[in-house]
Amino acid sequence: MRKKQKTAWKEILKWEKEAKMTSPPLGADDAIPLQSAAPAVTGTKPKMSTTRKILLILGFLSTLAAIALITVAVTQNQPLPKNIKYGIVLDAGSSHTNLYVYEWPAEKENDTGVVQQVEVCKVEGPGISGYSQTTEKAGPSLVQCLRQAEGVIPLKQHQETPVYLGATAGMRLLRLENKDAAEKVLSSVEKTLRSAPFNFQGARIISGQEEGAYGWITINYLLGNFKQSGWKKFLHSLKSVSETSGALDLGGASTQITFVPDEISSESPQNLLYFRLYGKDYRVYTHSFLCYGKDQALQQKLARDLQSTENSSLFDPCFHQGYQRTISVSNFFKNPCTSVEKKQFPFSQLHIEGEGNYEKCRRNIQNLFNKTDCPYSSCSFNGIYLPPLQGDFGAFSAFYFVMNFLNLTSDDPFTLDEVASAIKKFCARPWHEVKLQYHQIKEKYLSEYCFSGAYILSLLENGYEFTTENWKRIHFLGKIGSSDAGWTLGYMLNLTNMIPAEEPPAPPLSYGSYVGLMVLCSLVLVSVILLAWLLFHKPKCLQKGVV
Ligand SMILES: Nc1ccn([C@@H]2O[C@H](COP(=O)(O)OP(=O)(O)OP(=O)(O)O)[C@@H](O)[C@H]2O)c(=O)n1
Ligand SMILES: [Ca+2]
Repeated sequence: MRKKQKTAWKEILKWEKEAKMTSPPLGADDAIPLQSAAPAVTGTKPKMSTTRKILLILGFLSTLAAIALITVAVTQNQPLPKNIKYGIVLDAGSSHTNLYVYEWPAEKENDTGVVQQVEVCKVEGPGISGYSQTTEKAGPSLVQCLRQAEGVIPLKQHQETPVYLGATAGMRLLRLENKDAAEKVLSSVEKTLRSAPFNFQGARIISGQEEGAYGWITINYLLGNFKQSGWKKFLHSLKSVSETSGALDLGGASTQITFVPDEISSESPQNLLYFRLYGKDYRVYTHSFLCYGKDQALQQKLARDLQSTENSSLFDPCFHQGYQRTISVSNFFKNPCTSVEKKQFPFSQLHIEGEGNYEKCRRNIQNLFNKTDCPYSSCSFNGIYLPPLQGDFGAFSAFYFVMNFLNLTSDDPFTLDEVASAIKKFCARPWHEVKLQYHQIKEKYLSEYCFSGAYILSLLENGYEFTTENWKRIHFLGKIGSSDAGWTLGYMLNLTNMIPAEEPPAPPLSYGSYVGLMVLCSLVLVSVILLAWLLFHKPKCLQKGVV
């Protein structure tokens, strides 16, 4: 076969040689059609050969075209070098301030899940509301973290980087207690932020409703729940409800609960929010309980306990046995969370002594939740509307800090009973033993984990009425990916218009699929041309082979 093929090619070459010799040189006037120049001896051979030549050239050109097409597709559509944008948010909480630096690729800013935290800086000292007596020091306290942000963000992008400060419950309380001091604190932080090299976008006290809503947006953005593409879009279209996760935030001074309920009743419109995100409508329930953050809840509890105290000593079941603390009674009632309990006491200092009794502590805490009056179809506590709980919940900030310390945040969730017995066991441990084991942990935090654990269970079980059943739907989380769970990311996404109401038009194919498809099409094209050539102008050898 190979030999025969060789002979065929030999014949073609031979004829070409002859043709060259017999053909007159081609001039402008005497150009002879190529076919008529072929000697008659070779019969149809010259005709075949010319067609083959053309087909060969065509095949060669199509291969070249296919290669060019692929090269253009690969180079032209290569993602451009990343153009990174930055944003800064300061979370001025009641217990401390955190500065977050976020980054995202500029060309993808309307996509979901592209913004991520690249830096967090914990400001030294108390939260900004702690500067009520020395308001001019609130701003300078932020300088060190602003410097840290300067180091993270490239110099040439400093001026275009927006910086926002949102103050939460600590400042809400200070505004209630002393409006003038709250304004001075805000002016001081504004002055400092304006003097930083970034693009200052505002320093304000955010409402409890905003805090709840932005926390919910953050976790659902990070969990990819707003994504409306591919399979997820298809699955969403099959379900009537949107699969979002509820958000539980426990701070020092307030706590928020936010979720999409199954059915929305309009009985308490102040608790309802309507969003349109990425082309989908969300009806969200939210409530923020001021004074029910874990620090203020402890203050409330102590204020109540004080009412029944005759002398300056108080036994507290929520502190470890052997733990002692002294508090100043006069300062204690200045706080709006405790001022209702204010009365005259014949002593200025109160000595607290721990008892380490979990059950007694739970009963003690229970008094903080008034479950008697509910003007709605269902309530959490203190007459606040709460629709039936729905779906999964992400519980973050102090919910996470406390449960994480108690080793109760594993992937395989603990049952409600297991959590309760772990906290009971921890509360029963004498203080000297706890202090020895956890000597690296700040005493303020460590001494309150027993109370905090009991408070978290009371809030979730008695306050919101989570049961043994739906307890497993609570996920205690500190971070999602590289970003902290909290309201700051949602706040920035909203203020920079990075979450569009409608789904942004996106190319139907990803870059990878596009290049893949181009390669496939080109290969098919080349194969079809080769096949056509083989079918219509079968080389002699093949014809014989078939016969
Ligand atoms: N490792 C940690 C860190 C913080 N905390 C406690 O957790 C609470 C602070 O939670 P956070 O979410 O930081 O509250 P803030 O934002 O400061 O307060 P708020 O949101 O109410 O303004 C404080 O009681 C603090 O003592 C803790 O127990 N363990
Ligand atoms: Ca907070």
